[in-house]
Amino acid sequence: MTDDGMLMNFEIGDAPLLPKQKFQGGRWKDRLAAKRIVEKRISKPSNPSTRELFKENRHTVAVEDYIGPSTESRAPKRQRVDSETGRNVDTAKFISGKLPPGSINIGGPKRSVPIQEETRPAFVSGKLPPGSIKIGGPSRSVTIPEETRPAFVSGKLPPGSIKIGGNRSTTFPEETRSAFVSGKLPLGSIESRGNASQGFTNGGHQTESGKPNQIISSLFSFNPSAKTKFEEPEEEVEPAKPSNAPLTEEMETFTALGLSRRLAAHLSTKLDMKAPTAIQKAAIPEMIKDDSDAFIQAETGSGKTLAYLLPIVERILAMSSDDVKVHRDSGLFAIVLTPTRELCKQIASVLEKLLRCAPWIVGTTVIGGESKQSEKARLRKGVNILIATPGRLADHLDNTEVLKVNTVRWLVLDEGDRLMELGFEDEIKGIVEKIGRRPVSAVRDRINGLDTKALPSRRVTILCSATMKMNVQRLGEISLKDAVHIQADPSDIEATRNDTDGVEVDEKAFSAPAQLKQAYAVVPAKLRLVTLTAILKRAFARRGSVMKAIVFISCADSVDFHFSLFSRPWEVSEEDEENAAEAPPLTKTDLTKDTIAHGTAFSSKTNPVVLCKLHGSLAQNIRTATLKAFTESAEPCVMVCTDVASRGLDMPNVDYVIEYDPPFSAEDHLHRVGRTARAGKDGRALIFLLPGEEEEYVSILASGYKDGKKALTHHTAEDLLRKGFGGTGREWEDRATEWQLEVERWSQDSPKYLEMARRGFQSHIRAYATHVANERHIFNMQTLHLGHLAKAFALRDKPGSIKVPGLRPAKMTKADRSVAARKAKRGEVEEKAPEGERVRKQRKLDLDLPSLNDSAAKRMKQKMKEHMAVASEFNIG
Ligand SMILES: Nc1ncnc2c1ncn2[C@@H]1O[C@H](COP(=O)(O)OP(=O)(O)OP(=O)(O)O)[C@@H](O)[C@H]1O
Repeated sequence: MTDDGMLMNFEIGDAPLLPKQKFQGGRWKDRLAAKRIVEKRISKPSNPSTRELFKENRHTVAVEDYIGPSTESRAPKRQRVDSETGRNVDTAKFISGKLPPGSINIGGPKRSVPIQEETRPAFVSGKLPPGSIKIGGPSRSVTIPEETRPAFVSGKLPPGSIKIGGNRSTTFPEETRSAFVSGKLPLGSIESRGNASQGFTNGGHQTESGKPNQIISSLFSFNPSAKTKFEEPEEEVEPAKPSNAPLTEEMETFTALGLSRRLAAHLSTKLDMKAPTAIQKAAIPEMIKDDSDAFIQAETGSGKTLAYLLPIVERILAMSSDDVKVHRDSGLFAIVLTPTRELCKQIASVLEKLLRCAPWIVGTTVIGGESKQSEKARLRKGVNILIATPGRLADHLDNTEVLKVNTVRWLVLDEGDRLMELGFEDEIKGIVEKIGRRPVSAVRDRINGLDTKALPSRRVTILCSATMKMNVQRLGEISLKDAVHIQADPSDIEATRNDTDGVEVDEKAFSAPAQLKQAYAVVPAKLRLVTLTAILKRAFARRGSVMKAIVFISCADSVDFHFSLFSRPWEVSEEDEENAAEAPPLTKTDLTKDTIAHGTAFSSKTNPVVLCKLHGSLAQNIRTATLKAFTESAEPCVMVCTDVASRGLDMPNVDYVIEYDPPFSAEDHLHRVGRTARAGKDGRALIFLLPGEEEEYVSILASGYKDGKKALTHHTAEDLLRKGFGGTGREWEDRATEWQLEVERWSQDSPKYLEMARRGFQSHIRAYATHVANERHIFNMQTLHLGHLAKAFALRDKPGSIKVPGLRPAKMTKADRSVAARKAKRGEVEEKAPEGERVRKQRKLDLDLPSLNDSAAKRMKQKMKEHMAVASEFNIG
């Protein structure tokens, strides 16, 4: 990394510069020697014309050239030597951190300088006024008093100044110091672009006095820029027609697919479903007539749930005759397994609505986190269709005698690939073995007087997902036999899209709904948090433009942090205080008191937005209540969540999905964005990518999109910040900076929030290490700039010094401690206390992911180690 912020340039005007001589190759010692010889020649040029030229340019030479590695005109340094120590006085001060009165550290870990009002235009325009010098990056400058200029040029320091960095020095008024410490600017200074209210930071870094480990880096400096030149769509792309909408009644009806009039009429009158979707059209007849195992695969939001539930209910209904009806004691006929508890409840709710036309058929759930006793009681009463999470079902199969599975004819593995991904393979194997495949003769038996001919002649397994990861193959091996692959007929999709002009329908296996508008934003790490805030501000600025948005975040700790940050108390200005009573009340219950709040960071009292959080570490009843509140909210609402909400959930009116942290695999991306643009509705999705390697992800996005790159929109952080923070000119920069500093102070001022931020940061990095192997070159831990990333967690810590309490060794007992002390006394190496099982479990939960595998953990450790050891922007000086 370059010496961030240590480059200072004089405005050089139009005068010609001396040619720069570069020294490359060979040993560094040789290069240095060669450089010195050239320097000597230049400082005492033998050729008079060169001498003249040098003289001319003496005050206009770029300091970068002047002090940089290929210096042409380095003036002799004044050596101020301490008579006692023999050390250079300024260096000693610099190292000791003891500053003379009236000065302030700059150039080392503690650097700052006040900015005069007249410098502001220079910041904004990038054009420097006469008498100023550029510091840091291309966009930062500071006016140096005329008398300081010779010191810069000659390296001779005026009295009262201190040396910084190399040959650079300046003096600072005393009042700046307090401004620096308090964060409040003295009159006459302006907020620099990098660090509003903290004074200008040389190089974008400064340390708060008295808090030696804190670094306040500037938001808008040293951000890497995108390496790809993204092509913008030349003209407005015509919005694509929906690809997952229901068919029209003229095209198809439920009765034509083989459903009874009772069921079809119920769908039409009570559920407002007049015609099937394309996947329902393909799956229903197949599952009614045929007893093959099947893999149902179709886009998100295309109605897969009903595609398998309808034929099951139809066939169970068909067992009844005029004399005998199926009832809850007739036996368990179908089991549906789902990876998450939320999805389980959702499917149960769809089933419950469906069964209102046949209330004698009973469905129920067994779900991890719920009361086993009440589940047992329901099972005892009898159930025909059971929706379950695998762990809890396996538990009941082992321990609940009343649960009989000999009549089971369907085993549906909804989101089968996710089931495998979450490591449910053993449970599924056990369940499949227990259910067994009934021989045909047994199936032909009559159950409680019912004719079982309507049921499949053997146990059928149905796999269902929008995507098929490699692990589904393994799942197929465990559970499927001669399965058929059921997909929507492309001509049906074409017909729903009503494309008369012969638009080609992509037959690619996995793709996002065609009408979904996808965008990507290349946002440098430091700007991530402010950019997300800007996007949410903008999205909810006009009431009604966005109703519900979901923000996907990689891990539970980070969700907690962002939820707290976005719901800080409203800042009450004088005006607000008057109408504080108008702040709308939130409907919260005991369960949702910590998971629902106002999104104060991106809404106002007059136009409030509700904020919810959801992740796997929350208690099940809290998860359920929060999801219900989000789903049913009539107010604009944002949910920050982990992937626990990415699969299968059908939440009405979600019109915006933001992938703040990129998904762990391309399949996960399709599921996440699939929470919007469902059943033919419109939707928007935006993914955050870091400049650099992550830009490559754009081609993966394009490959999952029907119209390829053409319809993908590219945003820059600047675009989004300008729109979100508003103002005239570059006012958005100041506003964003101010907001960032405010949240940094918020986290610094409270041990609780500081710990939250640190946990979020650390878990985020751990999660980053778990991207699938074939995408790891894109999400590369080695290129992740942890320092910049810390800023997006409102942290001022050096990344290496961030300790996460969750990773601490378990508490030692008194006895442990005395054993350890005895060992230490004997000179034996003290063993680290073992990490508690509880902590480990908690971590697994926190990530909503399986435990980090060895290589992921190794990659993360390596990265942290590097950051603690390698010179980075955090240990300059
Ligand atoms: N025939 C239909 N007519 C109208 N709406 C329908 C029809 N079938 C399903 N829907 C609606 O479509 C939405 C999506 O259905 P569903 O949740 O089954 O999709 P999915 O394909 O399982 O999606 P995912 O892959 O995300 O789980 C639901 O709101 C559902 O009510």
